[in-house]
Amino acid sequence: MAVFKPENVEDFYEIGEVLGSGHFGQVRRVCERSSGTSWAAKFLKIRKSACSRMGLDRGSVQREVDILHAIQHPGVVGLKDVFESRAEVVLILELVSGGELFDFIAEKENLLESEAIEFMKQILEGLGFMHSKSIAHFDLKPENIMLSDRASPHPRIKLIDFGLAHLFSPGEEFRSTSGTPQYIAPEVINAEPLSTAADMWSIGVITYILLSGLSPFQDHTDEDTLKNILSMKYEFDERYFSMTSSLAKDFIQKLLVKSPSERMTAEESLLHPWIKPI
Ligand SMILES: Cc1ccc2c(c1)c1c3c(c(C)cc1n2CCCN)C(=O)NC3=O
Repeated sequence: MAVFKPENVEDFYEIGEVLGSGHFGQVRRVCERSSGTSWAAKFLKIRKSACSRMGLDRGSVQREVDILHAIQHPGVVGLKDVFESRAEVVLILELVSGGELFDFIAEKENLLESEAIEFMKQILEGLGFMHSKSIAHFDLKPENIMLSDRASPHPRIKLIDFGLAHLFSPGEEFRSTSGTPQYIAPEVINAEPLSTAADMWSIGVITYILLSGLSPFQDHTDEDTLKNILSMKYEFDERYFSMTSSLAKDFIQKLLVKSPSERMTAEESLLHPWIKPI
């Protein structure tokens, strides 16, 4: 296990406002004292003992750090530094100041299909790079798709939050039932062996929402949402999809495929005519 910097993070960074919080801990804006540069600091509570239920297992934090170090790509948030105290690990991450993609879209009257394609293409390029290194995100959802600078005429996408990500070893069988119900693939619900194909199912769900504002499988309870996923119960309601191209629907249909091996890969989706016009 690599040892992270034992120094006090506050000796190097002035701690700013909370940007978000989750089961893992908090994300805060920080300012690097030596340069004045702003970063995002993810504060992770570490379990004090193996039988403790509070906090994260240190091995899972090590895996997140190893994965972030392995992925150097403009479409993926960068990791700058890691500090460790007795009960906390702090990741110093690239600040993605444009906030969440879906907040950006919510503020627009409506998203042109050409704009959706541009965002999708960037997401798929970052994901394709990760998948080429046998890394799956396993928690793709709108909250984890951020924008570098919303004021730019062409905002850049950044994928964040690799807390559930996994680096596959050759021939390894990996199962997990973690994730967010609306976006998880059937094989996750069935606790079957997983692959990078599970991310592609999530991309299908995200594309459906990007184009319609509706979530294809969401129901009143998580249990019913999961039932809808397993029964492949979704449709393109004409009231929300009347302006959506057939190519866009075909793209979604080739991702929301129950069998992981028959689903489009990230590379194949970048060659789909909706994304790459002939
Ligand atoms: C401007 C802004 C606002 C909220 C942010 C972030 C940035 C942010 C960031 C990160 C994470 C893991 C969570 C973050 N959150 C929490 C919400 C993420 N869906 C991160 O890794 N870099 C960020 O900028």
